Amino acid sequence: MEQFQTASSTSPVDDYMSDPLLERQAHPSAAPPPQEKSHSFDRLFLKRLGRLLRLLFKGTDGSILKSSILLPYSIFLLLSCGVEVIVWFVGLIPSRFYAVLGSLDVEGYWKVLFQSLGFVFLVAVGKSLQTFSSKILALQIRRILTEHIQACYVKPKTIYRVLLFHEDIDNPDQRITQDIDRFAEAARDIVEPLVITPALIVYYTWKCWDVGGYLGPLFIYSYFIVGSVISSYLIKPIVELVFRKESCEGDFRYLHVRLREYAESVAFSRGEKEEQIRADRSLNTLLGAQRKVINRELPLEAVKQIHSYFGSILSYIIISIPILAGKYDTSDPSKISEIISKNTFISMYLLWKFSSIIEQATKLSDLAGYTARISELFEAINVIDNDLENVEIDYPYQDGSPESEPFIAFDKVTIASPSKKILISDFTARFYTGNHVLITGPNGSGKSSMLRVIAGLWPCTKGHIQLPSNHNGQKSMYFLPQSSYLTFGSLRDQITYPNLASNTEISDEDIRALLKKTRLSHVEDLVDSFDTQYGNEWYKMLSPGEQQRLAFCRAFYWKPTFLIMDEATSAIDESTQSHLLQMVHESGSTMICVSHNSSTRNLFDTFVTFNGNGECRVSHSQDIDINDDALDKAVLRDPWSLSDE
Ligand SMILES: Nc1ncnc2c1ncn2[C@@H]1O[C@H](COP(=O)(O)OP(=O)(O)OP(=O)(O)O)[C@@H](O)[C@H]1O
Repeated sequence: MEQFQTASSTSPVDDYMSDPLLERQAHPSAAPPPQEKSHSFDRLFLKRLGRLLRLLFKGTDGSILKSSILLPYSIFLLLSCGVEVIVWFVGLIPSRFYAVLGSLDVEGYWKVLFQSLGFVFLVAVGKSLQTFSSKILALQIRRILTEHIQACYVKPKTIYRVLLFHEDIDNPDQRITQDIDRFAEAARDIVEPLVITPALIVYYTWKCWDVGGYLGPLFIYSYFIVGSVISSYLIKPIVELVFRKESCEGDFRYLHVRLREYAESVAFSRGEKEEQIRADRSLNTLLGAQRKVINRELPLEAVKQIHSYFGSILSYIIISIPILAGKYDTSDPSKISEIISKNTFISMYLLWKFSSIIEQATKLSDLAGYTARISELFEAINVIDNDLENVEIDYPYQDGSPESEPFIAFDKVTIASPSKKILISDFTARFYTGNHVLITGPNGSGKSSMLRVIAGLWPCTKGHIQLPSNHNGQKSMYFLPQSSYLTFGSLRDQITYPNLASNTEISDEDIRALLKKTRLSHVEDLVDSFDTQYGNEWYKMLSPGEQQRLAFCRAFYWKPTFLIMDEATSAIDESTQSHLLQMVHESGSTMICVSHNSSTRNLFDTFVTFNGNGECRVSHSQDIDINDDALDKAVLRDPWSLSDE
């Protein structure tokens, strides 16, 4: 027996999740529910960042050596180190000029001049290459994280469940398309200061001590510690605000996406004014959130600026101490000028390196916000992957013989909506091939929910379900929903969906036959060729009824054992509707059909009727007079009167 939706140990999301702290975040049931979500610069941020970095540096075989980020990262680091070496020589240029000009050394002057031109050229080229390689690195970070998250997110049932069961994960699309990119940019900006700067600080500390004594490093370190304590105090609230701003950004964008999607409905109902008010409201919320970030960044920016400008005076204070103490009394003025210049460069550079760490504070707060948004999505997916259902679903003929008769069986199944409303209680039934089933009942009684459970989209509260498995390449079940999903691609792609046409074989003649069968032959005139690619145009080229008919082409192409339809003919005219159902009947597929339409009832053998109170009954055509007009009332409108007859 195959357990439905078991946790997969090979799931890409497992690469991300394995830490108890993250597990607790991901399984609210395993820990006391947090009062309020925290998105700040804390231990959880470091853990999450660590997970993302591990993902980035994990190669195809799990080793860091096979990681596709290793090469751009190494090139970037090497270039950064090379640039720093050249910067050292560039920084000494003024002091060398002081020395040769002060001692009127003409030969030395020309030598220093040519060397300086060489160093300046090298530093310019090196810095350009460093920026270029850092952009390539950011691109690679985005590619790895996006591919990974797409592998976790765009997989059977996951998108649906994230959207349905994790309302806390606002705008997952924005997290994938935008937040990862911003994370990559922020990471690119801070990787160099955080990785190379410590080594530079050690080197420049030694040089600073050498020139100005121990007081130089002491002053600079104290200065840095005071600056970083103030910065970290100011960063904390910004992380949370960046998170909120991103969330508002997503809501605002989504509002406009919906406007585009429902432009016709809005126009029909003259709802533009109302929509404009909503859009303005959403914009105000977003700008308010953005303003809060800007307000909070002001003191941080002020600290940064004060730190950087005051630092330039500090370098003179540092060198003034040994000079005023008489350490260089015996040196000539040109030597003292050289020492002042050299010390100013060293102290300033050391201070600048420290300041650049403080400057990363703002970027770090952005990084923490983006890390939280990306990680939350990973964690929600992990919950879904580990979400063992209470119901067991069997595929008894997984390896079964062709003689085995496939069926769909419910054994005391109870289904509840996500809001815990019981829709079906203790339902038992068995649908065999050739036994066409019509499911009816009032709106909201649970008809579609039963199909969602068969498709594995919703869990059952209790019970046991048996489903047929695919056999010899034939799909056991194919679902036609009410609103047809038209994929971006060619007409050939539409018909072979969910497979890409390029991975399947379907001739032009087969396509024409399918179009004829579904009374869509005119669609051939709408497209340049069966392989011409179209995007959203499909929804404009075809009316809703034609879209539903195109979905029937798919059903005839796949010839599933069970064709499961959820009001899949609701937009189709009556004559074509009965023609299509008759065709399905003749094609050998067994229909399980949710419908409010009674005109095709003679094509069905079994009637499942919901009463909207969690009760559901099954009757068979041999037990009732199928042509009896009273059946409309009995089966379709008031199914419970049937049992009274
Ligand atoms: N995502 C959801 N969250 C909470 N409740 C839901 C959700 N989807 C459906 N429901 C609830 O489940 C109930 C059954 O919905 P379902 O779609 O199965 O009804 P139905 O019988 O197919 O209705 P209709 O004939 O209108 O299509 C409804 O009351 C609905 O409010």
